[in-house]
Amino acid sequence: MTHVINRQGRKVLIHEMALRDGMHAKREQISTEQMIKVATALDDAGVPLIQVTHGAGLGGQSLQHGFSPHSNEEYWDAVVPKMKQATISALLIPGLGTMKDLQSAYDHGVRSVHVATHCTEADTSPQHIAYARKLGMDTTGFLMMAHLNDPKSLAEQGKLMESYGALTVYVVDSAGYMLPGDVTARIKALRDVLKPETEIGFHGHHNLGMGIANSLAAIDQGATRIDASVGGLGAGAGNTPTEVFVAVCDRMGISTGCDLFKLMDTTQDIIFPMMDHIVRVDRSSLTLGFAGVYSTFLLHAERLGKKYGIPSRDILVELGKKKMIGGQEDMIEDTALTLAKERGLIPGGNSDKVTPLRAA
Ligand SMILES: C[C@H](O)CC(=O)C(=O)O
Ligand SMILES: [Mn+2]
Repeated sequence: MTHVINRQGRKVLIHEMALRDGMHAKREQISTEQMIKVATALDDAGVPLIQVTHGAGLGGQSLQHGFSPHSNEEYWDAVVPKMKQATISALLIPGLGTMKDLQSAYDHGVRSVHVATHCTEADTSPQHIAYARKLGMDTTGFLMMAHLNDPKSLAEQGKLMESYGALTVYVVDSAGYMLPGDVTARIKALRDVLKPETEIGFHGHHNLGMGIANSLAAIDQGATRIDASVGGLGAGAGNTPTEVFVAVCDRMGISTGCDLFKLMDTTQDIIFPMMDHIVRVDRSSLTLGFAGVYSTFLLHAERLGKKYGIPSRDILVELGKKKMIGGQEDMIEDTALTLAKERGLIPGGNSDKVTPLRAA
């Protein structure tokens, strides 16, 4: 007998990622004018939460993660006063972002934060979560690369974040590797152990084309928050596209409070013209999903692939085998260099100025 899931009447809170995860896809190059244009359009479309920061979050400006033309504070000062109903949020990875950064975010009008750790390292987040709560922020624990932890152990990590004060715990499919069954198992495991009042969220990447299906699987297991990105502007093949997700929710009777046609217009008239490359499932982004690689590594692998004459797919496959995670960006170059040496494309040594022996 077929089991029909009734989603009618459910409510889901959409958290917009284009102005944070989308920074990766733009190599951190979004102007304050573009921030204002996108954020005001999303606010007008009824999107309740909009994340605005450097792609790597607070403290992200670095050689490893790239430099944006403006500080987070400049972006918030530009965007926050323009919001009619939306709350502006930020992302903080303990170790990159500090408590001082969090205070500054609050002082500049940010009222919600994703405190993000690798899926086995929740214990790096207690001070940041507690501080965000002390400031009165809507605080989520954000478990990245969640496919690398089994459902039961992931739920234990979520339980830790809850014990530090997180009001919502997120399953984050940073690699866009998960299939709906993987999401179901993880959200269910979390729902089984978290307090009923603790919300659950899902953050997807569309590398296997599963953004919508995975978000629905999460909702079916009790997730009430979904991260999405208008026009799919995000790392890799992008996040769950907001406008597509809202259309699907409208069809299913799931309430998001967002205006579908305004989101379509934002996508077509503002986001698509902003893209430096078409954010979609292609050879490299599909490899991310297939090999389980952190989506943020995409553009680094493409750049280094060109530098060393190695197909970016080969670099990404190696990174997947090594289970590299966020923060290990230096290993992308290391891996490209090793492959280039193995293939006789460069002589031994580790010079930055190597001349390929064979053309790319
Ligand atoms: C810093 C990362 O981009 C966080 C994120 O969005 C993910 O892991 O996915
Ligand atoms: Mn992401």
